[in-house]
Amino acid sequence: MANPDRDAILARLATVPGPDGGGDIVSLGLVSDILVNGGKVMFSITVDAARAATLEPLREQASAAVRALPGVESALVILTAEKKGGAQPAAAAPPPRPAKPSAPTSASGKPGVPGVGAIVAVASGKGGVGKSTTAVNLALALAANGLKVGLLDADIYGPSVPRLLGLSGRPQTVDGRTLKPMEAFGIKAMSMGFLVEEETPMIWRGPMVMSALTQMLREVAWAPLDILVVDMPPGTGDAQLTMAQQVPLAGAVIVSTPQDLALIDARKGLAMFRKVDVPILGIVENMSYFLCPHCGTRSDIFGHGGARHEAERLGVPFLGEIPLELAIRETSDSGNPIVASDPAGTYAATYRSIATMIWEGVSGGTGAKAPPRIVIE
Ligand SMILES: Nc1ncnc2c1ncn2[C@@H]1O[C@H](COP(=O)(O)OP(=O)(O)OP(=O)(O)O)[C@@H](O)[C@H]1O
Repeated sequence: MANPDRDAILARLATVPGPDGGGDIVSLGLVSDILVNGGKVMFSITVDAARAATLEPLREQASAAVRALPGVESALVILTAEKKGGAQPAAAAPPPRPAKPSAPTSASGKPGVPGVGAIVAVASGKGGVGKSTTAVNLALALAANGLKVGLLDADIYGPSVPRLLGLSGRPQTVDGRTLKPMEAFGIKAMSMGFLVEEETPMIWRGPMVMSALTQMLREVAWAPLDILVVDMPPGTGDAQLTMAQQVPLAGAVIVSTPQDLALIDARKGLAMFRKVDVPILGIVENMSYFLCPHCGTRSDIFGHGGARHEAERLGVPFLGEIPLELAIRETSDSGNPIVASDPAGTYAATYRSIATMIWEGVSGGTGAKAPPRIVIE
């Protein structure tokens, strides 16, 4: 059976009256972007925080309306209480558009970035595990799931986002100060790689790194975004810790390979985010197994399942496994990542399913630390 389409879902939701009985929840701009994953439909309805408890029937009515559509197996409907001071609206008066789920911008009370819903770090305990490749493909997968996505390359010493997205050139300024992010495959991106020549030695001392990161976070016209993915520098040293502290993160995703060593490093990554009170959204096992392109045989060259066990042991979600795959390497190294170049393929589907879990983690509270103000069916 064909997947339910978003327009049909919106049309059905337009029959649900608004909280005060006037208008409908779609034309009142209360419905977020709608995520459809197979027969599963997810969206949120923005309501006044003070009335959230009494609006349960509204949520149930919207859920029942969507569930009645052919092809819908389940509907995850969240009442999102709009909260001032967290994810703030864009500076300019925003045109009426569907409200975004106001995901927690910061677990630690740091000021959010105006117009940016949730900021999520993709990190690894050590280099070379495919963190940047994973971050780029996840950003594209979140966009493929219907979200407005930005990608910030915080790997100031070794920026790889320009290459992975096939981008070059310099960003323009909007008003002489704010930078316009670059764009590729429908996502916005910013990286130190756009601002300095490739040959420039990256001898940034601590404070300079921080000011570069702050600028890329706060002096870039990101809004409006549902989610900003931050490709963190590898490792768990002081620089990473400071970054994790400075960026108002809604959560972190840890990328690891199955090797023991990488897992030990991944544990350090988890510990680092916990130290600064950032919820762990889960672990992704990259280069998990090798599928022979000739005979289709699967080989667990690095051992397999380590990250899943480790995630279970540590009580954090296991988000999925990405195989060691020539096509993943070739496409990302040539600036045409697999989620964009082969959107109908199995690897793109894997990244999209991980992206769905990440978004559920930030908007629905399935991460290690659930935000308290969201009601889930
Ligand atoms: N699942 C995969 N299958 C095949 N190759 C991969 C996979 N993931 C990443 N790679 C390749 O591994 C290399 C390292 O990947 P990447 O640059 O993403 O790692 P990283 O962890 O971000 O590295 P660094 O620590 O240097 O920033 C790249 O050539 C990339 O194409």
